[in-house]
Amino acid sequence: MNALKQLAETGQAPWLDFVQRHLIQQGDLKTLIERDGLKGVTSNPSIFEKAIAGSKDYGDDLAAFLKHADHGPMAIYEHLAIADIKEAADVLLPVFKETKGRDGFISLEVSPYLANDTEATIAEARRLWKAVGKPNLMVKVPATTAGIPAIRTLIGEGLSINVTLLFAVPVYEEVAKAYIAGLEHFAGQGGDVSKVASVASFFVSRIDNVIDKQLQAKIDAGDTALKPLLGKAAIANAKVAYERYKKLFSGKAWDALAAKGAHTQRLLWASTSVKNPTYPDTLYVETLIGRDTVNTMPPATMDAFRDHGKVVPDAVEQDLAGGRAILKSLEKSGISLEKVTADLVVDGVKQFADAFDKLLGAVAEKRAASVSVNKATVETDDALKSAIAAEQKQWLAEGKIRKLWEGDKSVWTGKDEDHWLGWLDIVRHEHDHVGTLARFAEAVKSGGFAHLVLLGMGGSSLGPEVLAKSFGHHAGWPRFHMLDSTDPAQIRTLERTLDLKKTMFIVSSKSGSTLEPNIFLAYFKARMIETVGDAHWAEHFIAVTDPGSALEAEARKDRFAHIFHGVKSIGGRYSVLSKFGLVPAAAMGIDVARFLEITAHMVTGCGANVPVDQNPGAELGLLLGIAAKQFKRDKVTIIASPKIADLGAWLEQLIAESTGKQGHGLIPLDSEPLGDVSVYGKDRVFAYLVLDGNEQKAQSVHVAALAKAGHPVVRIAVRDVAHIGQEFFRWEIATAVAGAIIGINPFDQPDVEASKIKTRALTDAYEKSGGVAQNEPVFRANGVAIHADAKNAEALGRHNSLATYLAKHFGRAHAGDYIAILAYIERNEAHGKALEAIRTRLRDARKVATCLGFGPRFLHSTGQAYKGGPNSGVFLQITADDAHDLPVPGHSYSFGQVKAAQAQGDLSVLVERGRRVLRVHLKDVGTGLKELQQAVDHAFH
Ligand SMILES: O=P(O)(O)OC[C@H]1O[C@](O)(CO)[C@@H](O)[C@@H]1O
Ligand SMILES: O=C[C@H](O)[C@H](O)COP(=O)(O)O
Repeated sequence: MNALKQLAETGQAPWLDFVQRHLIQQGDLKTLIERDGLKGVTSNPSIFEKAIAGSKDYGDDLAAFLKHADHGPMAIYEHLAIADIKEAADVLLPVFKETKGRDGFISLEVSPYLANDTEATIAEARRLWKAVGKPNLMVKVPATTAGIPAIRTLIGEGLSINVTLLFAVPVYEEVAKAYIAGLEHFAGQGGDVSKVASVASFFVSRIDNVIDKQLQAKIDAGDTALKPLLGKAAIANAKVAYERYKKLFSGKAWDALAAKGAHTQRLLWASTSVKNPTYPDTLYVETLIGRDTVNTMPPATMDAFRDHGKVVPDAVEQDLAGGRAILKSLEKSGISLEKVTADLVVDGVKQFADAFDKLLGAVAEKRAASVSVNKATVETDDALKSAIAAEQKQWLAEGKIRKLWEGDKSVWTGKDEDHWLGWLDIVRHEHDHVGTLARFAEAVKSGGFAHLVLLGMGGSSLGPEVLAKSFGHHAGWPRFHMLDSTDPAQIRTLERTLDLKKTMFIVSSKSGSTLEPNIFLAYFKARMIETVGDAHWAEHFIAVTDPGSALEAEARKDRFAHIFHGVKSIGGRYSVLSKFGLVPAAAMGIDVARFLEITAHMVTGCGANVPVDQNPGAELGLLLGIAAKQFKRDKVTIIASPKIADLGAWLEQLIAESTGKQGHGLIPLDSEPLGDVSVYGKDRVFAYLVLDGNEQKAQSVHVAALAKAGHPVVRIAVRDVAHIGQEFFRWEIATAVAGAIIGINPFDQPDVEASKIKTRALTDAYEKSGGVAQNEPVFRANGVAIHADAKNAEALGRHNSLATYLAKHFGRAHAGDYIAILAYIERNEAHGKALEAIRTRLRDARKVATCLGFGPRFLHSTGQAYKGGPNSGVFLQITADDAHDLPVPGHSYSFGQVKAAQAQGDLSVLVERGRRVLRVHLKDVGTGLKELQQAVDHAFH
């Protein structure tokens, strides 16, 4: 009989400290039971990490599991692990039956992430117990401070528990008492205690591993008398534990339970492979043989013991006095067993958590390879790479992605960020309720509408605009238009393209109190009443707004055709995957269900249990945050394939409004023309979004050159337009993560509010007195007037040409700065081209990043960062006389006056914040822009 098999005669049960699918499926486990008398199996996160990440055993099952539905790495791991546990439980069942429930167990550990959370541990243990559903399962719970009360509760419910990460005798006593208390509770509830089993996994080799190092340091320092203590502490500690076991499970209280059929909670020697290769490989088996114990051995230890182990019955009880003397000598030498064992618990949780991270990371990688997600690749220099790696480590160690998903505001500033995380779950939620949108879409289609006009600002309009431009017009569905400007010409241009009888308006405002959509509504309501009459106008209006808003009340009162609700815990720039994006999407004929399904892959990929280095959103966020914070690369330059180019405008708002505050933040740059590599400073990160089938060679060549020149480049391959939802979510997570690194609250917009207040004061003044005083220009010529506040005027000096003013003004932009052109004029192709030419000229001349925003649109987007972000912007505000103004029904002010007030409010706040800003006012926008262009050319020839 081999040594392993002989253990049975000593009263010790050998268990296997290892699980892997082939071991179960190829019959090896069965052989171990039959040939060697194996009585049980243990697993832990490290074991599953080796099995799943380190073998090919699981590939087919994983693929099959993902075939019908996508799952996150935790669900995949559990699916794979639970299948193994169930199968192993079946193989061990005969042992369980034979030993009347004393042996024949397989253990599955609760997530190490929960080790310091009693309630979560209890819930997880219950869940696993149910999911495995086998009588011979033991759920492993760590003997941490939080774990011990969980153990009591779970035993009290009749679950069989393997207590893990036990190192210290006093803690072991607490555990044994928790077991007894749990049994008493269970018996008190009428439970059959004979069905409850438990082992206390007392770790051995890890103790020697630490103590030997401390001893060796002292020996090296000259205390050679300590030499005989090497390799002795763990066994001595275990012997004392065994002595306690015998005492704890005897006496009246225990006898009463035993009379009801209760089993003692056996000590299970764990961590029994030698970590010091100079020790005999069977050391922690031979010395710890004892009645009523278990020894769980990894395969190599088991093979060694089978091969050459010596069976010494009751070895664990031999020379107990010697063991105590060893522990005493250790204390005397200044080594604290109490401290070592306490540290080992913390380290043990960390080791298992690290293994779990690795395991989930490996599973996430395998998952990503088999689902349809946009892939991203990053090129950076080594310094940035290693700074990102260091930050990743920290995020991993602190479980920050899990914390983010749990809504832990300490990830950010601890203010109220937890109130703004509704976007994390919105895709699943909307997908579950997609039927409402499908019915709505049918109603729109059958209504025969030719035009769909969205009235809204910032987050309420930029997302729908991306969807409309990227997906294109769907035949048979209304054509999408968007109004986010108070410029009278812009409103007229839009109105001219509409056939109001066949137009549906979506008034979109979360707050329902934003000035622009309200006055757009007033205007088109009046037009619609003129067109279809008082009784029918509201049939042409839909409202998307947060519950309880003033807009909702108005829409109800007026009986709008549809009213959809947003989610209060989702801010505007994070709202595209809620009704704010989906209602317009459905109305323009996009297959919303499919869009959400595709997007959900990214949500899953960025999930709570996807470690940061496999998590596409977190990875991007770390890059953006670290590049800005540590390397001053805070300009995020967005380059995108033409068909998805509009993503840039949405990204601008997300990034700028979220991060640009308190003097920090990222400055996004959308649609900046490509330039020679030499014009880019070291303050940039480039994000290149390439749509499959729409790749532009010039863009790719350009980006390759930028990467070659050492700029950080993120390339994101968007598989098709339906995959842009994935980018919405990736960037939302990335922005939240970058915000955490930068150290701001990514969910507020304090500086936008500031200019709104100033604007309101001005529009109120218009209402009251019909106008507001204008400052005198510092210069005027050829229909162009320059306005500057005192401080900027003084900084620029007095000059006699527009070109010199511009040269002086933009001459203030240096490396690391950016130039932003803020144009309160109609956003159309001609104006866009003129401004683009000016922007490019300035970029090339000053070699700084450039932005272009049309007002008031950008106020609800990048405006936050311009006013609240780093003071590195040099601004040119452009205003113009309106050739034809438009009245706002119900108000004494006009659209032109609102726009002027918005420009003035914006300017005042920029000035107040000490920004370098100049305003040029054009008498006629067309000729004025030409004049401006010439002046810039002249200034920087
Ligand atoms: O949807 P609302 O409430 O009209 O707001 C529109 C936009 O205005 C802002 O609140 C700030 O200007 C944005 O964050 C938002 O997207
Ligand atoms: O239950 C088993 C334990 O998790 C295992 O024995 C730990 O062993 P190690 O210290 O070799 O990792």
